[in-house]
Amino acid sequence: MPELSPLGVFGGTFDPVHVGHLRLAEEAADALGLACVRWIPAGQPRHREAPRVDAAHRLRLVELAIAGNPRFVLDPAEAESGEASYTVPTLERLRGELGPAQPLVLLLGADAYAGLAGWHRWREIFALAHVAVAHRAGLAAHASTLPAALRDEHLARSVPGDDPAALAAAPAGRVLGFAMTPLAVSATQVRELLAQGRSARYLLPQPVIDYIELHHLYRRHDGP
Ligand SMILES: Nc1ncnc2c1ncn2[C@@H]1O[C@H](COP(=O)(O)OP(=O)(O)OP(=O)(O)O)[C@@H](O)[C@H]1O
Ligand SMILES: O=C(O)c1ccc[n+]([C@@H]2O[C@H](COP(=O)([O-])O)[C@@H](O)[C@H]2O)c1
Repeated sequence: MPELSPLGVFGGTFDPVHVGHLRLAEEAADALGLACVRWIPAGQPRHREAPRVDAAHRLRLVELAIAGNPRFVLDPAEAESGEASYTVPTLERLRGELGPAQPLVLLLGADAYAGLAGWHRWREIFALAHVAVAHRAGLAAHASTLPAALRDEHLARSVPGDDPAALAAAPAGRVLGFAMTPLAVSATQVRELLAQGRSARYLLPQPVIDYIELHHLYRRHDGP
C-alpha cells in the first residue's frame, strides 16, 4: 500500500495568533513533508487562565491569518464546542474521521512539549499521533531537562537524526524535533503591547491587526 503523507495538527489558544505560530506551521510543513496543517484554536482551555478574547474572535483571527495558504486548514471544532478543550479527544476525533492508517503529527513548541506529562490522558497521545517539537527561541527539548515520565517516552520514541521519513512509515508513536527560525514573539507580549496602545505591527499579519482594531480587542479596559 502506498504511504500516506503525514498531516500536521496544530492546536493553540492563539490569543492572538502571531508570526511565531505561522512560521512554526509553515516550517513544519516544509521540514516534515506534511500534506497540510490543521489549525485547531482551543475553545475553552482548562490548563491556563481564560483567554483574553472569546473563541469566536480567536477562530476568526486564525482564519484571517492562514487565508491564502493552500497547506493550512482551519478546524473550528474545539472553538465551536461549548466543552473544555483537551488534545486527546481531538486526536480521537481526527483518527475517527481520517482512519487508522493516516499519519498524524501533533505540532508543539518546546515549552508546550515540556509540559506534556501534565496533560489529560497524555500517554494516549502517542497511540494517536506522532509528536514534532519546534525548537522555540531560548528553549530546546533536551531530554535531560524533561520530567522523568516524559523523558522515558521521549527516549523510547525519538527518531534517530530526527529523520522525517519515520513519520510516513507509521500512523503514530514517534517523537522528533525540527528547527524553526527563532522568533521570540509570544501572545503574552502582543497582548501587553496592545493593552498599552502600542504597535504590534509585523508581529501579526496585517488582516489580524485590522480585525483586532475593528473590534477593539485586547484594549486594557475590555475583558478580564
Ligand atoms: N514564538 C514561538 N516559537 C515557537 N513556538 C511557538 C511560538 N509561539 C507559540 N509557539 C507554540 O505555539 C503553540 C500555541 O501557543 P500559544 O497559542 O499558547 O502561543 P503563545 O505565544 O505561547 O501564547 P501565550 O503567551 O499566551 O502563552 C504552542 O505549542 C507554543 O509552544
Ligand atoms: O489536553 C490537555 O490536557 C492540554 C494541556 C495543555 C495544552 N493542551 C493543548 O496544547 C495546545 C497549546 O496550548 P497553549 O496553552 O500553548 O495554547 C492547545 O491545543 C491546547 O489545547 C492540551
